[in-house]
Amino acid sequence: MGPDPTLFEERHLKYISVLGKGNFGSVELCRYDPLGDSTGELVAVKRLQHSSAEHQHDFEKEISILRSLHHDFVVAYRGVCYSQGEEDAGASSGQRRLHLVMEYLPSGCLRNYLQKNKERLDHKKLLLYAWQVCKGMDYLGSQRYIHRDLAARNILVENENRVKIGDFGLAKILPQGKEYYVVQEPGQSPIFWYAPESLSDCIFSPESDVWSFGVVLYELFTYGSRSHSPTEEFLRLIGPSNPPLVVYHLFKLLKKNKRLPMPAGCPIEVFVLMQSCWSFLPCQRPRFCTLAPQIEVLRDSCCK
Ligand SMILES: C[C@H](Nc1nc(-c2c[nH]c3ncc(Cl)cc23)ncc1F)C(=O)NCC(F)(F)F
Repeated sequence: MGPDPTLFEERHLKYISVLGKGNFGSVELCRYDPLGDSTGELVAVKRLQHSSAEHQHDFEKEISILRSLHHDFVVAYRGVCYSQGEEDAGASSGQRRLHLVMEYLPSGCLRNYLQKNKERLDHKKLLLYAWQVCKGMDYLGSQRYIHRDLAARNILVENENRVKIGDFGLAKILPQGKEYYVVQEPGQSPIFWYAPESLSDCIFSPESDVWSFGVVLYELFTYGSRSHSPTEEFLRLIGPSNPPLVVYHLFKLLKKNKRLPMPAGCPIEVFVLMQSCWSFLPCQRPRFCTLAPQIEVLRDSCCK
């Protein structure tokens, strides 16, 4: 029974930089360097910011979800790190802080990658990424997980031929015998990736993940453009309105079958696929297991 490779000792975890801020936590680039000679591996460490008891509980659930996932197109769990932290070392609380250790993907998130590499990413490559996200999401659904925050900012790039789904901070497990999940908090992730039923009734399901996948397809074929982002396009459609009513106006225009426009240069077959993910009724949306082969066909037929 050798040492537990999923247990990282705080004293060997060398902070390098902040990679980004998540829903309640931040993710840092660290080197796990037990030999102290900088030969250790780079890892991504997620720490909770202001950790309330509820956030800690949600974080523990996020960790247990990620620990249970093993797939080529899902960011890999590496382990956990318990830190005593100097601030509470002496404190009688003695409560240990828990940190999530994940693999580090040096090419960063898909949204930025698309912006930076627009010139050398052809449609075949975009459809490869789309297919991989589909396969990863089909696997997630097979484990009865709902991601709830599928967006290009939450997909990581391993290399130019491989992407992985990340950020399980909002993921939920479908209770046995239930096909959807109702959340209490309206959710803080941008509403422009949300299905209508999520906007109106906080209902999330594999079908609402498919809606978000359609928006990821849109992001792929706009190469992560800021000026034509889902947020910008929907705000253009909604017109000037004060913040609290945006959700209402967004739902209203989705009800009237208004959708994101076809990205410039996007093959019509891809736009048709995007639109099928945006069927108002969840039951009319394709499933990830049927989307993947459809994307393969498009990949083989599109030359560019
Ligand atoms: C809050 C964190 N944000 C960021 N992370 C990284 C990153 C690069 N390389 C990485 N390798 C492993 C991880 Cl977990 C993150 C990164 N880059 C920019 C970010 F803004 C995050 O988790 N984002 C969700 C997802 F990981 F899916 F992109």
